[in-house]
Amino acid sequence: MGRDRRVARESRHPRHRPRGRPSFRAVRCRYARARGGGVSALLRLAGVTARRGGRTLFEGLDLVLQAGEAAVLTGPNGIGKSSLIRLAAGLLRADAGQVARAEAALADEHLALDERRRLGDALAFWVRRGGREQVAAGMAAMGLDHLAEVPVRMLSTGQRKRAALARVIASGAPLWLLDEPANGLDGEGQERLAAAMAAHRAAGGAVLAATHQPLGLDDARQVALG
Ligand SMILES: Nc1ncnc2c1ncn2[C@@H]1O[C@H](COP(=O)(O)OP(=O)(O)OP(=O)(O)O)[C@@H](O)[C@H]1O
Repeated sequence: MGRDRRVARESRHPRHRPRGRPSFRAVRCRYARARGGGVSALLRLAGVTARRGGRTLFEGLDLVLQAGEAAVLTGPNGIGKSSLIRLAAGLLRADAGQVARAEAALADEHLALDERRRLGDALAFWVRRGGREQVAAGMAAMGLDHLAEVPVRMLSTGQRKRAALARVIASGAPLWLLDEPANGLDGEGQERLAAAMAAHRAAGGAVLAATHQPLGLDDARQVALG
């Protein structure tokens, strides 16, 4: 308890900031960069162009997501949906234009959980705020409570997808970037995903999802590539 308080007090001082952790000023600047016209945006793409394999996927693309908003990316295979998601996540550099985002959590084809750990522990690795409570909330949202002690490597395809989504839910990040989030989910899993996205948006979060399937985001902005 005393130690926790000391860490909290020390971490407010820039000289005591743990290595690798951004300063309060840097975080404030990051949020300020994502702001425009006095309205805060969780994602802002301005005039973004992406080229891959010598081909232009999209050019001059603008997209802004404010708190509570969602956008659904659609289009044929290979058109650039995943590339746009990766670009929004900061994993791919835009060839032109600007990208600004709040803290984001990404779920794509990579599970990003340690296969050797139990699911609850593997999820806890990613959760900075709220600890085990957040992990439990993420698992409950995706109906995984009964699997907390099961090693990640033993999960089925659909359970792995649910686990990736539980990681996003537990992360506490305001911006969710979801690439084919319904792939491998059964009907109940899809309903849970829809409910989680609705709750996230109601709490001031935003969602950018690429999909070939309906996600229950009927009021979302539709961004059709191609
Ligand atoms: N690492 C890479 N290097 C070069 N080209 C790539 C790379 N990754 C993807 N591409 C190409 O970029 C294009 C867009 O791929 P992307 O995965 O963004 O499409 P997508 O719309 O998500 O497709 P799908 O619906 O099949 O998931 C494709 O032509 C693909 O071959």
